Amino acid sequence: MALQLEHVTKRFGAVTAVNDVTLTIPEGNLFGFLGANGAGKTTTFRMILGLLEPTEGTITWNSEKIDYSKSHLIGYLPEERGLYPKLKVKEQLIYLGRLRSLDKATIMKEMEAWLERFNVPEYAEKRVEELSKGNQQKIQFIAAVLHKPKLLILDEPFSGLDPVNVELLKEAVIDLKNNGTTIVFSSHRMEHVEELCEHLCIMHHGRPIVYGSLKEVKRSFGKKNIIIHADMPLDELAEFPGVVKMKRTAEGVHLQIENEDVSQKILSHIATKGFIRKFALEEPSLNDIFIEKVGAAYE
Ligand SMILES: Nc1ncnc2c1ncn2[C@@H]1O[C@H](COP(=O)(O)OP(=O)(O)OP(=O)(O)O)[C@@H](O)[C@H]1O
Repeated sequence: MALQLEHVTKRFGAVTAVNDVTLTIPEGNLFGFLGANGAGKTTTFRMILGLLEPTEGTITWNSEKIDYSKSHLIGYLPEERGLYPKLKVKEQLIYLGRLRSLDKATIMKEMEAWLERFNVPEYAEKRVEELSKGNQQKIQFIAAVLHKPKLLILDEPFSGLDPVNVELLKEAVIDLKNNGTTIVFSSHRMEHVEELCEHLCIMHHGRPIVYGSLKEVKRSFGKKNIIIHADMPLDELAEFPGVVKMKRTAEGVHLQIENEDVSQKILSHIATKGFIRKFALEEPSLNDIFIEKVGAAYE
């Protein structure tokens, strides 16, 4: 039971937007797509949604071609947000819900529950154009999930939201996942993927250059980080064997090291030189992995 992409390629004339992508997204998974602008995320989503035909390759859901006439299967929050500005939120959601074959009573019930959850019950009677961008986004998210889709595709769901709304949306996404929804989302923000996803891929020039479970991706990267806060000069550690990178911080240094063994050597080396307030060995962050793999600073 899974969403499967096999050797999927999409070309627009001379541009190869998606290049021979093979991915499996298990049912019930929360899967993150990372990638710089133009990496091919939205194009991949549009192919999954049936809005674009792959130039080559196949996309299946539970081993069958996706039947797009079953409109209840998929929910989609597009990157280009778009609601009808003049319509009231209620009218909008009724219209979109009817397109998904929901009856009005069900739509109203779901709508009220979601507006309540997002702390905006009064929005039902407001016209979309009266709402801020972030609040419109919440309405569009509701439109994407009103019919309880099995597969939910969210293109940059957190962009443009303030921190409080990011948290509200994250919780909603986690609840949907816990109820069995398969969720695929893209983000430019590493920490969102790091926090939410069990599996991820990093797209680069149309190809997944990193793909797997978050744990495995971090483990196989090999390098680790050390955070040191200490009352002593630490600059010399930049030259210490096994240290890949060093960044000075207000209280000490952050080091990237080749592997775990280096940390013990550094600790022994500095132990007699002064007072160490903090010495912590940490997993690499997705940002570290992204920067190395994509070869460019990102945020
Ligand atoms: N309809 C189209 N016609 C021609 N080229 C396209 C079309 N759609 C996408 N592309 C190109 O395909 C590549 C991938 O674009 P895509 O929108 O999938 O990237 P993305 O990873 O979603 O980027 P972003 O983070 O900026 O949304 C880009 O080079 C883009 O210019």
